[in-house]
Amino acid sequence: MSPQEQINSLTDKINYHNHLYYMKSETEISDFEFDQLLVQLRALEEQYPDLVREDSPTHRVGGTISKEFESVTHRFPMLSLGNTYNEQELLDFDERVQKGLDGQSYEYICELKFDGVALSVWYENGVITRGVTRGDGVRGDDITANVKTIRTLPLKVMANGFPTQFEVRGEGFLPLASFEAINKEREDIGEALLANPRNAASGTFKMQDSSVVAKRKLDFYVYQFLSEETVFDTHEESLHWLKSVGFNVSDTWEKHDTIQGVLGFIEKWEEKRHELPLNTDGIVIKINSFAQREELGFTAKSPRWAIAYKYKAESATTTLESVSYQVGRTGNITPVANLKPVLLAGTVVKRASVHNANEIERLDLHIGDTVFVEKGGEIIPKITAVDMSKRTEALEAVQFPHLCPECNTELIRKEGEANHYCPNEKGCPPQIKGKIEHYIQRKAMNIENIGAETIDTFYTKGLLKSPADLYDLKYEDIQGMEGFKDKSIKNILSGIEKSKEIPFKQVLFAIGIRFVGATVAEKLTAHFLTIEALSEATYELLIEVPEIGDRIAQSIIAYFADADNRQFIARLQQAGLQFEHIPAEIVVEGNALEGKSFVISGVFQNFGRDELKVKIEANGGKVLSGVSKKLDFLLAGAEAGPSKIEKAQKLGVAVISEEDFLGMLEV
Ligand SMILES: NC(=O)c1ccc[n+]([C@@H]2O[C@H](COP(=O)([O-])OP(=O)(O)OC[C@H]3O[C@@H](n4cnc5c(N)ncnc54)[C@H](O)[C@@H]3O)[C@@H](O)[C@H]2O)c1
Ligand SMILES: [Zn+2]
Repeated sequence: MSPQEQINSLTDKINYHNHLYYMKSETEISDFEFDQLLVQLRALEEQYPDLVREDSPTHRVGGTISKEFESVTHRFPMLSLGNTYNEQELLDFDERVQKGLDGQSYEYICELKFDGVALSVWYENGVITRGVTRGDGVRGDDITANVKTIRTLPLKVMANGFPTQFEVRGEGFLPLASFEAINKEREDIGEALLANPRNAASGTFKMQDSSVVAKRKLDFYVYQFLSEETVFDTHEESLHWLKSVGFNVSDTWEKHDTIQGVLGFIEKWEEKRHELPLNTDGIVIKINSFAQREELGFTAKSPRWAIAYKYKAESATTTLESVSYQVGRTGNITPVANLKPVLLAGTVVKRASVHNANEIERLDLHIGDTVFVEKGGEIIPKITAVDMSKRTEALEAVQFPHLCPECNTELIRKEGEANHYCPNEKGCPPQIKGKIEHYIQRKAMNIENIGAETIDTFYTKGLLKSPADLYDLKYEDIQGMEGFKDKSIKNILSGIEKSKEIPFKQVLFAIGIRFVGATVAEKLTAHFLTIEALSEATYELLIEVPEIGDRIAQSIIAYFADADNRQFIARLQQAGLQFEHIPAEIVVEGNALEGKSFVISGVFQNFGRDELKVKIEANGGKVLSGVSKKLDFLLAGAEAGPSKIEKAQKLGVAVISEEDFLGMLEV
């Protein structure tokens, strides 16, 4: 390849991966591979400056703005960071800093490099006004409504002496626990899983419906304060101030006055970072003094006063012993690689995920292969490549099965989907047991004292073939079975009995209609009120409901068209379950809000608006419809009407957040 061809190929490749990463929140190669491509391109461009392409990715920030949101010009450009994977380059960086500062002494602040989405949040007179993505660094997407759903981000800052306009920057992220919970539900209702927390966070921030965003429990670590006026002399001071006025600043940062100290910080966090509630991919080193930052300045793409050190994803080699195929509740088949146990990032790894048949093909897996295993941003390690130098003729290619490993039914693969399915929904054991497990979980029927093992036992004994069978279980059926004493049998039966009180929205989620998650179930029950109305709803009526699109509507219609499903529901009705939406009744909980009046505006994290109204009234408060001088509180969530907030402020009415409100109840 000629240098021009190489430059062309690298430029196109990097632009393609940038587009995937920033616009579609997807990745096909690891960050390390991506960064290596950039290093190669940069080297070539340095050697052949005349051949640099107009659309070269080396001189600008990788993201772009999208059409779905209004775009906003940043007050201060939002840059990228120079990054490195090795210590020598850090020492070089330190040397450049030393030279640039001409013998002055200096300090570094070391922070973790959080793996989420960079966001800029603007405040005016202490009130949050905008949340913007980094975009192309000059302009970003205005995603204010979504940013306001972040519970740890103050909607209003109470402090004296700060500029009327300031900005905070930081990393929006999806905590690992939230990510796992979302994926569990997605798996449960037959949705494709989200690949990793970063992509999930980035996709969530770009959703159109903020009430869905609010349910995902995003979080935000602030790591920068910006304003036209000089307020602080050092980054350190600004971090303390941010923390003191209620911003979520991670406590992991440290100050060091030598590069050796910085290297110690890097070593300290190499393993320990896996204990944090989010993924991190390195550390960021920044000059502490703002005056010195100014002296050092910027390149077109990144500051000269900071650099990121990225940890290389930990990788190991081992042997692929076999591939097994797991059948999920909705019939999806997941290949799992069984490996010769190997130590990776402090834990012994025996299995790795391979996702689907395409992945097996892409990797060209053969049983007995020597494979590279990596623990990246994902929770389960994955096979990244095969060591072809160790491949021998004798090894056999992994064949994706044609038949379900559990029930021998011919597998199907839908047009355009990567996954194979076992269509034997009603006869495939893991699908049947999975449906019952889905049914009893806390978010569904919340039946305690029964777990996967009990379900397995009851299924094997022929006692449980459908969730409806739970309501026919009798003491005598279980009595005498190994491991079930009087007390545990009674607990099981009372747990089942209690489930008859579970509200309709949870029942609808529990029965397991494909693509109907907990949130969708709630919307459906509030809209149709009864199972009869829902089961008779036409396609047109269904897609009228907010959030319900073609796919969900089709799935609901197909579900109720099936005679077995209708019979299943009839049995549950006979058992006395709730199939009607009952507006919450007001039960007095206390008098903490006695004599206080509220107006509710916006979207909330812990409550629907109806639920909030009930909560206020149950605690002695009143809910009014409009803001007036007589009003005590404007309870403002994400997407709260700006005109309402403005009016409240003018009239001296307190504007409070959901968190403030919860605090009032605790008194
Ligand atoms: N795998 C792929 O296909 C692919 C594609 C594009 C980009 N990428 C990866 O994304 C990165 C692209 O660079 P970039 O410009 O988005 O990010 P970067 O690596 O240059 O770092 C800048 C970003 O770091 C983040 N950050 C986290 N913690 C921080 C802290 N404490 N202080 C300051 N910033 C902090 C901010 O979001 C900031 O925007 C590269 O590392 C690359 O590996 C991967
Ligand atoms: Zn099967």
